[in-house]
Amino acid sequence: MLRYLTAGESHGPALTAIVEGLPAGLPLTADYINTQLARRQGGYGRGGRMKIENDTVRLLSGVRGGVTLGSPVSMLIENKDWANWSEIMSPAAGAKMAEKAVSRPRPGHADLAGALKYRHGDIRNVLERSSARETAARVAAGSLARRFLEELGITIMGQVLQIGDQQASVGEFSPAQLEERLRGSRLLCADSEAEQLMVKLIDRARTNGDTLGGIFEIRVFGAPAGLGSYVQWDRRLDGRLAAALMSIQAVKGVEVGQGFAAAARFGSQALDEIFYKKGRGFYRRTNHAGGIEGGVTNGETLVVRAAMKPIPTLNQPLSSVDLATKEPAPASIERSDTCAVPAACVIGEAVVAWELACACMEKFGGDSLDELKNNWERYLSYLRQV
Ligand SMILES: Cc1cc2nc3c(=O)[nH]c(=O)nc-3n(C[C@H](O)[C@H](O)[C@H](O)COP(=O)(O)O)c2cc1C
Ligand SMILES: C=C(O[C@@H]1CC(C(=O)O)=C[C@@H](OP(=O)(O)O)[C@H]1O)C(=O)O
Repeated sequence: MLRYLTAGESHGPALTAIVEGLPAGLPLTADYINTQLARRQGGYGRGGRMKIENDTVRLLSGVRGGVTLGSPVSMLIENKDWANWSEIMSPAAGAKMAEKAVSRPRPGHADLAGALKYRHGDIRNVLERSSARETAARVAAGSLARRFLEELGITIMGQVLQIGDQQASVGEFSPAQLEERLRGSRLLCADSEAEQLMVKLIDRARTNGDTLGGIFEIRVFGAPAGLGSYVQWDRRLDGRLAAALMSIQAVKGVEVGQGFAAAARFGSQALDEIFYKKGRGFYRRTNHAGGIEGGVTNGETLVVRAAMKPIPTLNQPLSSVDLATKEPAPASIERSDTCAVPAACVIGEAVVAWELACACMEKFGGDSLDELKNNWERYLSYLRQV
């Protein structure tokens, strides 16, 4: 079983992740993980924090000589901003803590619900962990999954489809074409004309003390038919992907394939007819299902989309109530992003990679990469023969 946990506060000394269950013998370097961490830090619309951080991982265990050992991989990403927060974030009591307490919950953040649940008077005790800073550790864990999937020829690409109400036009691209189109893009948007309008919209939001959300899409190329299962609710891959994407901070909607649009179509416009060719096996000419039927991959490209709501911290704050005085007060203002959809897209790639890697480990097993690859090859040749 593949599993991971993350720990760390946004302005604490570091974030950590422990990943267990990867096969031994997987080639892995810190540089590989760092490339993904740098992608997560990018995107137009980010706030001042990304100028401070330069996320890099320290591999503390589970990797030796450039390959995984089969033992837990633990990783550490330092928060450079910790230097500015060490007194306020100290594990020991400090005089400044009460003085700097946050007491005006921001609508849309975890502030109020978290303070009520854990009986915190200082909202900092909530926001430090509810912050999407945690996703740096998730992307590190997802990078290991991505590296593992690469060994099987499975690749994952995300792109931004919409910022606010500004849409990009999307085509059917091969992984190489998509990569080429996204290279150099500020917003991970494959459509440069739309990207310029998105940038303008983000500027407008920032000027108005406002924020934006949007939609991103993740595609998985090269996944064979047969990952996930229909036999039990919690083994359905569509459900697992939806949960993983929905768990990203500020994601409020997830679609697989046609998603919500399918509800308005006739069956003949929403389902994918089945064809067969010797040597190629079973295939479809359309992919409305987004590569999953019955919670199981069907061999077509996997397509999932997620909708992100606008960032909750507004520089023109909404109304709130002070936790201590119960008097009306504007919500607190923390340093903040204006729009973080491209970052969420990279995080989306990571969590999708993770779920795919789990499904592959469940189907093909193996304590070493060689053992797993033998099982994988046998299954693929079976698929080619049926
Ligand atoms: C990459 C990323 C960056 C984010 N940056 C901010 C931010 O700077 N300020 C903020 O208030 N919320 C930010 N958010 C959103 C909040 O973390 C999120 O809305 C909050 O945790 C409440 O959770 P919920 O929206 O899922 O209900 C960000 C989310 C992501 C994915
Ligand atoms: C630190 C990250 O994102 C943070 C997510 C976030 C939030 O409330 O979710 C609030 C901001 O934190 P700060 O106030 O420290 O600038 C973002 O910068 C990151 O993505 O690495």
